[in-house]
Amino acid sequence: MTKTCDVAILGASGYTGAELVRLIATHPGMRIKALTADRKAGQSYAEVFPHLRHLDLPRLTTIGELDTGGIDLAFCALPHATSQEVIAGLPRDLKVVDLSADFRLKDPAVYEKWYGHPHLALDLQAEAVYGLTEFYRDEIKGTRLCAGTGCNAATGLYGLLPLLRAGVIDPDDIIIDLATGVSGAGRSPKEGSLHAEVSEGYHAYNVAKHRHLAEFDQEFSKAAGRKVEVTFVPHLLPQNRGILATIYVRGEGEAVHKALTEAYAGEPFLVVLPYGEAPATRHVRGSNFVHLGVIPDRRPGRVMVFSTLDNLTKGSSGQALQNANLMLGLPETMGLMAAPLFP
Ligand SMILES: NC(=O)C1=CN([C@@H]2O[C@H](COP(=O)(O)OP(=O)(O)OC[C@H]3O[C@@H](n4cnc5c(N)ncnc54)[C@H](OP(=O)(O)O)[C@@H]3O)[C@@H](O)[C@H]2O)C=CC1
Ligand SMILES: CC(=O)N[C@@H](CCC(=O)OP(=O)(O)O)C(=O)O
Repeated sequence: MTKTCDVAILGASGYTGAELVRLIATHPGMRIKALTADRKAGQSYAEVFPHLRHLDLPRLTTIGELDTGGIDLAFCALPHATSQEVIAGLPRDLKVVDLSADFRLKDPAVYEKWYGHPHLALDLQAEAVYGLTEFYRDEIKGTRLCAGTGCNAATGLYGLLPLLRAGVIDPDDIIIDLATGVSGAGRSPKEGSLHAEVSEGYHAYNVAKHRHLAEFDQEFSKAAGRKVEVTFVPHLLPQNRGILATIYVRGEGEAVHKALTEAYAGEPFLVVLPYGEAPATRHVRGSNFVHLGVIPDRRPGRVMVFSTLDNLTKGSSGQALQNANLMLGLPETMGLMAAPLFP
């Protein structure tokens, strides 16, 4: 019989928090015991997310009111900087899956450079395991604190890590051109997320200075065994969910396709399309799947690699649940095998 683990979701009134609630609602091994919010504390969950009104859920409280007694694991879906303060105040024996950027970067100086302030919980930062499940599975099983990846970062990493490990591409000539849906910016009001700022348009943002460059530097350099720096241009796509990265590399198409296929053989959520096919965000929407494609350029020696995932599932909450399953000794895919929502 499956054991039942009690979980809390901190930041449950945000987009990733709601996605965690949606996924855990049908998870056979987890029960939601506490939900927290900031501005929305005190409200019922149905008031904040009417699409989940059929569920019997605890009312949203402040983090100060949270009782961690009996909780097996806490998901922290809070803004970065807030997250490290909150996690530092939680009991040290409580398992935590953090979705923010606070515990992803191993070098405190790199964190300070990209986030503009010193890290406030260096001991926790040192103990955290990077949450790209397929590459850190064994460490995640044994950790108390798992750091969820950036959603853009995960999309690029899935496309490139096996290629750098296998040595089938030139590490000095990588361009990641990526488009992301607006829910990646969260539910908290921001001018840049307004309908009039996003719809009927398409624009690049944070060009050559996006924070996920730090995650790319860390993970690509580790995979290649030497310093790797990539060009990364994110764009805002006028749709709610989904990220698609088109990655330009130098290599031989069939060798690149073989390296991806071999690396992800047996992986439940990573799907490598037949050689010559490109994936689409609409084919992974609402699911924990990643679709990857490889197409050779007409100019010999150049290849395009495509990677797509849903930022709210495999890019954050689905990944968090997959990692929580591992940390709690539950089957890794539990609660995550639902098919994508199409059309
Ligand atoms: N959206 C995405 O696709 C992804 C997000 N992430 C990361 O996950 C985390 C959550 O993201 P997302 O759900 O999009 O964000 P949202 O802005 O949608 O939600 C933020 C949540 O944090 C709460 N909160 C904000 N400030 C405080 C505070 N000072 N004290 C306590 N609670 C607070 C909010 O409460 P209230 O609503 O009541 O104000 C809300 O519940 C972020 O770190 C984000 O960078 C990572 C990968 C992908
Ligand atoms: C559309 C949009 O704004 N997306 C966010 C990515 C969300 C994410 O992964 O954020 P964290 O690294 O903060 O956790 C961005 O590009 O900054």
